[in-house]
Amino acid sequence: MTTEHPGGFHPSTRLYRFTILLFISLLVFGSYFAYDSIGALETTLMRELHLDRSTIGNLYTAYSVAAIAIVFFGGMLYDKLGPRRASLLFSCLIFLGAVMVAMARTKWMLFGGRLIFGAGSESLIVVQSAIISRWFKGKEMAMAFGIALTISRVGTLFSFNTEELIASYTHSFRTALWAAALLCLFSVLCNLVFNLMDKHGEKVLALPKPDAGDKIVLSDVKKFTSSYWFVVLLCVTFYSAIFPFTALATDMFHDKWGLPLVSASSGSFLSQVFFNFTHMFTTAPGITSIVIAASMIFAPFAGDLVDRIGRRASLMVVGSLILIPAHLLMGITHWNPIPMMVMLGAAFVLVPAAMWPSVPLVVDEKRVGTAFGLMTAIQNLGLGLFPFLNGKLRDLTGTYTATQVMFAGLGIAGLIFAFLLLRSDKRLGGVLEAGRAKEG
Ligand SMILES: C[C@H](NC(=O)[C@@H](N)CCCCN)C(=O)O
Repeated sequence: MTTEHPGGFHPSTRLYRFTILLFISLLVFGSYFAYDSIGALETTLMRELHLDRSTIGNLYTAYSVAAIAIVFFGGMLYDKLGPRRASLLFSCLIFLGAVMVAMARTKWMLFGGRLIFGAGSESLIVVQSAIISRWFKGKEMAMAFGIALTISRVGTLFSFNTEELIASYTHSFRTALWAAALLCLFSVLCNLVFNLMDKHGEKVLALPKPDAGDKIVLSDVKKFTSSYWFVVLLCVTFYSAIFPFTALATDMFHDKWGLPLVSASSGSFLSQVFFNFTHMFTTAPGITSIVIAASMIFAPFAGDLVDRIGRRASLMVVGSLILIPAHLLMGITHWNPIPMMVMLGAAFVLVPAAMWPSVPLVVDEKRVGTAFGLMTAIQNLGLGLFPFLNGKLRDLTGTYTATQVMFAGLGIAGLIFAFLLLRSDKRLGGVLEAGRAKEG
């Protein structure tokens, strides 16, 4: 890359880099919104489409099944097509999947839509990481990842706080699903802007082409250390205790605590959206979104903290520990769930901020692509299995107690992996515990 810094909107300036980061982040905005539209609309979908909770859980499972299969090909496609065309292809798949879900008249079309949506979405998340490192390697990398995560999670936050409202305002759950599809189209348009800016940047700056480090190479797997595998195991258990939980949490808060799906307000649609946001601590989907809101606000700061103090494995121990009482207390008591959701939010800030940037530290640079792709594929085993178990257990037992004990159990497993990681890291030189100074 050139080192001179001409003024104006030149690709070598921070202004250009952070503008393109905005569009790179918006690539997955629609898919984050649509991913959780099923959970946000759970109660309404069950009523209108005569679905049980297992089916709702299975719609998340379908997303992950496709993701596990496609993430491996996604890396190859990225290599063959390059970042621009690959990301555009995955964005179009996401849009197509979301449209199928919105139009679905049968359960099978719903599942078909979620499969296509999942195939595009997880591949795009992996490609998005590669694009960020292409633009930010050796620059504001951790901060760029934090900002991208925050912008993506705005999609989730909006999903939980507007989908039920759209459904009740328009008297149609389908309008809410179409809104999700429209936001996926918005992400396709952002992708076009990214494409233009990236093409221009590549020409002017001679940006690095995708290399072997950006895709999955199966023979690399044997070379990973125990630290990498403990990070992966923690990733599966940790995320399985968060996303599959939020998938059905709205129904839990509605069912167990009797919380409304939208706050009672009148006026224009926008004023109702505003009212819903300002009263999110009183609605079932709003309380579900506390986890996301907390993580969204604090992710960039947490990333910066981790960069400065290190202590990644220790922070993962603390984050995993917090999960256990938070889930257990919601399962076995009728106490106000807000403090427990704030605890989950704290864990959801600490663990991802420490976990994702740990990967490049525990694997060789040329294996980072394999490491991230494999971790995403294995993570989706948990993201596929646990929504199904969550729905099934709730349908079988009639309460969410057993499922909450299951999530606390995942917290315990995560805690064990985090301790094993701490031990393994000590043995391998303490790279994860080191702050900026030691990493050099
Ligand atoms: C960065 C991380 N993303 C993931 O874990 C994805 N594989 C799954 C995202 C599911 C859609 N909300 C995250 O969001 O913390």
